[in-house]
Amino acid sequence: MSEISVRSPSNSNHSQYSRTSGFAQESFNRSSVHDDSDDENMLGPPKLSNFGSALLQDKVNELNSSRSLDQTERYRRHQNFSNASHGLTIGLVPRQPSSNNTNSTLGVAFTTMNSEDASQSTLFATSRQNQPSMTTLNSTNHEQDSLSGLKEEESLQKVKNMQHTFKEELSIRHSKRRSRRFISPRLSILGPAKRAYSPTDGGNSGTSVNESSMHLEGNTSNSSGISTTFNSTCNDGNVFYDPYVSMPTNNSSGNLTPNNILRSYENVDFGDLNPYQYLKKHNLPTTELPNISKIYFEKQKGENRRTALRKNSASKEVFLNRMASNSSLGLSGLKNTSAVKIDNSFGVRQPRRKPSDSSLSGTGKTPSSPIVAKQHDSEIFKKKENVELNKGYERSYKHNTKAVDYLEGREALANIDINSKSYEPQSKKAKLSLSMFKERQKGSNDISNEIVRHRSPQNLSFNHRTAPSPPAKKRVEIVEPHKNAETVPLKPPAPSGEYAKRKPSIKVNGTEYEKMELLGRGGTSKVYKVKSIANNKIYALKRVSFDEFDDNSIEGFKGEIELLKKLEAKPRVVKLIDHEMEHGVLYVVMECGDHDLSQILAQRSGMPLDIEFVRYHAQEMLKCVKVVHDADIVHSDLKPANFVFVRGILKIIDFGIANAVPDHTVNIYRETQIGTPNYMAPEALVAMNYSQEQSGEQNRWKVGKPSDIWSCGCIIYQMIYGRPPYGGFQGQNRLLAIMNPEVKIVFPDKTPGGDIVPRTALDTMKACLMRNPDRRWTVDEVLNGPFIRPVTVTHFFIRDLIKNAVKYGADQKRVSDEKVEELAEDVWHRLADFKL
Ligand SMILES: Nc1ncnc2c1ncn2[C@@H]1O[C@H](COP(=O)(O)OP(=O)(O)OP(=O)(O)O)[C@@H](O)[C@H]1O
Repeated sequence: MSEISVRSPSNSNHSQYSRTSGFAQESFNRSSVHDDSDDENMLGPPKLSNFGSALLQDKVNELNSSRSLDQTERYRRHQNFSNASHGLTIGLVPRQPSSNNTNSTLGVAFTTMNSEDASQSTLFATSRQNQPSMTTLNSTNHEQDSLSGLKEEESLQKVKNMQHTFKEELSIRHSKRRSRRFISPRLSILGPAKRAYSPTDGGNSGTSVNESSMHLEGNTSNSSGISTTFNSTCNDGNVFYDPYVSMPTNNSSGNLTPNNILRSYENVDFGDLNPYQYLKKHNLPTTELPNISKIYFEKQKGENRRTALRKNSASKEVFLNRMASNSSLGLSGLKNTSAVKIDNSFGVRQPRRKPSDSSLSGTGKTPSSPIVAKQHDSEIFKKKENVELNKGYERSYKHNTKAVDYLEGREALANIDINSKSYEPQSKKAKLSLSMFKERQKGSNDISNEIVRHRSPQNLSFNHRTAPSPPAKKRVEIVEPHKNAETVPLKPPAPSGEYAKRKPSIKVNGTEYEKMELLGRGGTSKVYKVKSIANNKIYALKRVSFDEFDDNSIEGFKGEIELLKKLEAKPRVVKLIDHEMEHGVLYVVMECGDHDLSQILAQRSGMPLDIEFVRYHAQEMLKCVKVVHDADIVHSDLKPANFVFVRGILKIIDFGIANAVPDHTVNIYRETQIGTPNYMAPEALVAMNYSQEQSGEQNRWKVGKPSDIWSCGCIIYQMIYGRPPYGGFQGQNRLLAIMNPEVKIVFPDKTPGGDIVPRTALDTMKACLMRNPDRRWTVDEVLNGPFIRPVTVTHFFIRDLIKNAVKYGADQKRVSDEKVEELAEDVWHRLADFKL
């Protein structure tokens, strides 16, 4: 709005100088007809130019109303004289100087006294103490000044006075400019500030003064005799306004120090007025605006603090109420604080001191005892002055904010009754946190109580809006186990009774089977150990997933079920309990085996040969096969895993690829390659025969009872030598070796471990692993073979045999070889009675 130009006396621009002075003159001339309506229409405080006009207006008013005509004339002459003055000029030059500018413009040229050429000084400012507001001094023409008629001493005194006046004026203008920065934007945009009405404004007088009673009207006069009417606000009365010095003065002291001036305004009630409106309403000069603005913003700051404090107090109360409502969960200790410790800074908790530190009592320091602290604080609180109270609230607010934030932050732990003797944190960190929490909780309760006490009607009355409720927060419930274990268990209810033992179950035809464990997996199935809910018996439940739209699969499973049903009464076949087939899933419930033969063999892997073990398990196996074969069924996939011991009896399972052998046939033919390569008979692997391929038929696989015997021979071989006959071959080579007649199976006399393999065992294996299926022993032959059923002779048998042979030889002169063979055969037959 203005610029400051500094010109040296020698280079001073006279035209500019004159123009500047001319503005001042113009302003001065126009000020007499200044219309107040300009200011009335202003939303904010006057701009710099308006301040200038206001100053001039004040001066004119003053001069018109209370000064003599010659004073005015002298003023004009001073002004005119200043137009021709020289010297260092500090000019507040208007940005757009124009004589037609309707707004009053401050054209001020401050010229200081030049030490060398201090002939003239143009001074334009408000002055005080009977000094003209504008004075031109020219020492060289001192004698010619018709108005002054003053002596030189008086002139010097005047200069001194004016210098003093200028200093104050500059100070006022400075503060005015600062206050304008705050007032202007707010007023122009937001309008007058809205404040909560607080009659006492935080004062400690304890008196609520109504606005109507606060306007004191009076007449006063300053030393110059200027009288004015004013409306002012005070609690004490007797605050006078001296318009000439533009400052209120306290009648009692009369000292016009800045502090006194500001203090005189401290009790001013602005109501809904902003400083400028207040100024206009009470017809105060605009020069008071900085002072009033300063007080206004001080009050606003205090009001904002108190509003924030009230909000905080309200949320604190809500918090305490909430905690009180949780007292059933052990929160009583949070609300009821036995000892209230307050220090002399109104809620600011001092560092803890030892209780024994009694030397602090009565020394103005923080009392250590809570009781002493109460009394101490009460006394101090009564003595506090208004400003100090505001400061105290400010500090209390800050501290209380921290405390409440902390408490709210720890609200999750609120349900832990930390006052309970039984509650003991485990870790050091937890103990430390707990102690800190208790301390802070105690401190915040102190603050809360102090705030409530401060807000009591005896101390202070607030007229404020209801604080909004704090946002609802999630409450985390942590229940002390040993206190509330009966009512609020920490864990979900422990399963009890049958419910506790219940596991996932499967229903087959309405009967519920509870899964216990997984027994094994097959190519397309899983077999579970299950328990019938109905009778608590253990079963094996085989679950097979298949393509329900694949007829072959469906037929295959149906065939398996049929075979199981057919062999249902056979002790060597796993017993079928129930079955259900629907939606691509087949459930087969059967009796449960303990171990399958593969598990048993694996368990004995690497152990020395135990031929009796081999014999026994071979016999068991063959007995199972015999049952199947006797039923004219070819299993086609015999392997150790398909024999399970059920309560000590080896039983055959898995008839998935088994087929009943049609009557009058020896073999069955499959469309696909099936079975386990290690145990598959050559005939099951080799293309049925070349002729059939030639005939254009697809590969078909011939399997029959001898194939099962081959498989049994492989299993016996594995039990003796530790691996199947072609187990030394890997992958496709194994299949090729099996199919290749040139690759002969080796039957060592000893096991890899060096154990002798009985001849009967060797013979039996050879009989089972004949490449030609037609030459293989049947299951009965194997079962009745020397290995499975060896001959056991006694000592008497041998003695009788020897005795009879000697007697026969004594009677015969010559015994032919044929006769010997006949006798041997006879004996051999007799030995049959000695088979195991
Ligand atoms: N009744 C049962 N009792 C105990 N275990 C069983 C029973 N039935 C099957 N098992 C176990 O489950 C495994 C797989 O069973 P099974 O041979 O019937 O499945 P699969 O699908 O026919 O297998 P693959 O198709 O390979 O022949 C067996 O090796 C065995 O260990």
